Amino acid sequence: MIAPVLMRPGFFWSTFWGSVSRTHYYERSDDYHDIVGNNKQGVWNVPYTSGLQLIKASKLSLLPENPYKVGDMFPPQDYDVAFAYNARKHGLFMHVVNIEHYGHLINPDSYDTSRAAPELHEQFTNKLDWELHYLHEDFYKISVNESYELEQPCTDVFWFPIVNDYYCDDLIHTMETFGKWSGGTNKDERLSGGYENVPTRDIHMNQVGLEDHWIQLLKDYVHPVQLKVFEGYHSTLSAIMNFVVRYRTDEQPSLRPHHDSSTFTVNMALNTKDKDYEGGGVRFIRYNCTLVGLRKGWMLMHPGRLTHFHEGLPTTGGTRYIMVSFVNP
Ligand SMILES: O=C(O)CCC(=O)C(=O)O
Ligand SMILES: [Fe+2]
Repeated sequence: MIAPVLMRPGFFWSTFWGSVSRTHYYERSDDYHDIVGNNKQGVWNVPYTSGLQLIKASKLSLLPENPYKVGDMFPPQDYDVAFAYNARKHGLFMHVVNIEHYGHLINPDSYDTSRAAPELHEQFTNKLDWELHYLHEDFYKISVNESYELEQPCTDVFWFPIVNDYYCDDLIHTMETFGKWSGGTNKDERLSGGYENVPTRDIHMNQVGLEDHWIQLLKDYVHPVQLKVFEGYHSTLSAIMNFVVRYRTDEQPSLRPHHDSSTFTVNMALNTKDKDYEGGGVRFIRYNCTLVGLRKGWMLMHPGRLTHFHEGLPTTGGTRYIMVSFVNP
């Protein structure tokens, strides 16, 4: 019997055990971490494998009729543990191999198919897959590359790619499925004071169970960029205002000039001008600088108070969506 070494990245959870205890369950072996971590490579005879195995057909006759059961009176009762027990007992040797990289396991524990976009929620449990699925393909090339000068379309407004179209589409889908857009009025019970000075039609990330995920995104992917452009400022990346804004001609099409209550603001376009909406954009009044046609999945980062008085320009057709976060301090 032979099986590839596969693991859940970051969790040391794999397809084999290096040792078993007297009750036939898991026991850590001295070399377990070296084998799953690929520090030692080879073909290893192990006392337990699960999930994916290649068995030589002629050897199957070694096993009892029901190899998933040990006996009536005693454990192991779990079928996989019983199978490994029977294999050991009857001389069917189990091996794992890690000479090549065969891929990895996902962690299905928290995957919830009742969610509008379940993958969005996998940022903690399946971080590697989440990154492969959602990070913008130019994120490493542009955003965190020391030798790459970020675009600065207006004074101290930096512009860089973060996530791809899947992320943007899944986030819009999540918000539209939830559907409880705010009234766009000054009265806002979600805020501690109950009053929003510059209201938008929005849904906050905490309303759809994605606030922790978003904060982690800020820490993992926005923080390195922030350190690059606002050098020497060590933000804790805390933000209590994280929300998706919806602009429509028949609702709220624009946002009057204002300052944000933030040290710096990130504003990420979730869809595309002239495809999904017309008009729109943002204007930084002090610099007489207008940005339209902002790229989907790209983020604007700018100071929130004092210098960057700005407004959301009228959306004249379709629906424009942006993801905004006020980072403090
Ligand atoms: O429409 C925009 O891009 C500006 C949004 C904005 O300034 C805000 O939500 O505070
Ligand atoms: Fe703003």
